[in-house]
Amino acid sequence: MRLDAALRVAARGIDVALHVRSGSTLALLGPNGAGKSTVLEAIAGMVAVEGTMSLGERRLLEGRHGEPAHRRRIAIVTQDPALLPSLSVRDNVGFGPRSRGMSRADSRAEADRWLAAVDAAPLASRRVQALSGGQARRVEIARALATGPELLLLDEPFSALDMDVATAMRALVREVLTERTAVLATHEVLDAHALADDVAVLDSGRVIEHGPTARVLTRPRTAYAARMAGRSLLIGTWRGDVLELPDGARVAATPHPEAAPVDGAPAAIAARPRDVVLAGTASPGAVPDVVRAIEPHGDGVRVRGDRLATDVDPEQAASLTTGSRIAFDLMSRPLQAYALT
Ligand SMILES: Nc1ncnc2c1ncn2[C@@H]1O[C@H](COP(=O)(O)OP(=O)(O)OP(=O)(O)O)[C@@H](O)[C@H]1O
Repeated sequence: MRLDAALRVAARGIDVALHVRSGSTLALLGPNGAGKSTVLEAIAGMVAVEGTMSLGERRLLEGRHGEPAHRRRIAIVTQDPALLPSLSVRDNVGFGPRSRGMSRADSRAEADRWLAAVDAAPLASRRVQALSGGQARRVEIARALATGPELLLLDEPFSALDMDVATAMRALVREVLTERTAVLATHEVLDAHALADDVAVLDSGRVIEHGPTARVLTRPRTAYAARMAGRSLLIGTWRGDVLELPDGARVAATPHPEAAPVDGAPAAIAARPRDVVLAGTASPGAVPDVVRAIEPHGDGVRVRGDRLATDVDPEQAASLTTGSRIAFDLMSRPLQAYALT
């Protein structure tokens, strides 16, 4: 079921247009406070919102008039537990089917079916207070699916879970999202890559880029989206086989096969830290930069400049301070330049 939404939540500075193709997953990717949860709440009908929204043929929002949340056929799994503590796990999951008029016996059977689908069948008789964080998340997903939603909204489904539990949950969510129309809010680029067909990059309540995940995350058009994708963006003019930066620095590159840059037109390279090495400031073809941050990263140190970033050994980082003039070299790997037009 296709979703088209143009939503404004003025009180929280949100103004977005989103599109989710039928049967696909859109990742809403942004840092804390970008507005991901608010956008999901607006789609679900949980906050006052203005705009337009259609799910398939159904108009769910027109101006300030929205269909009540319980009639939208949209299920949301939020970061806050929504299970009713007075009911067993089975009755929590059966609650949706029962409110749709199913008999008690049928709704319990339906609950068991969905609990089995999320590998939580043995939890059916438990009280919800007795669930671990990971178990509760599974039950929440079963509860959401049991309502038979046309659109599923997942808000940071892997947050606050131990690493092993999060890994198992990622596998489950991947299965759940197959062929389903869904929006997944996340601040992890990995989740967007692994789980979403399309991505909308959100910054301060605005969509900065919206498109196929692989395109947006490997060929970003804005420095912001590049940063969310773990890359640095170099923008310049394509000169046959080099990208010429505004200060005249020239970076050798090959044309991207799907988005080859045109001679004399704007083009970009999105470099990952591992594509980049530190070079002597006098090296030919090196990109001059200034150190802006030196941060521990894994077992090494990430050095960030205004333009690029790379990872170095701690010994190499010891000689650097913020503000030092450095140069980065991208020539050790042939990077691809892509058209920005
Ligand atoms: N209940 C609320 N009442 C008023 N403002 C809120 C409320 N919840 C969030 N906001 C504000 O709305 C903006 C977007 O917050 P939101 O929680 O949607 O972002 P987010 O991207 O989901 O971040 P996080 O991952 O930290 O939840 C922020 O400025 C936030 O302070």
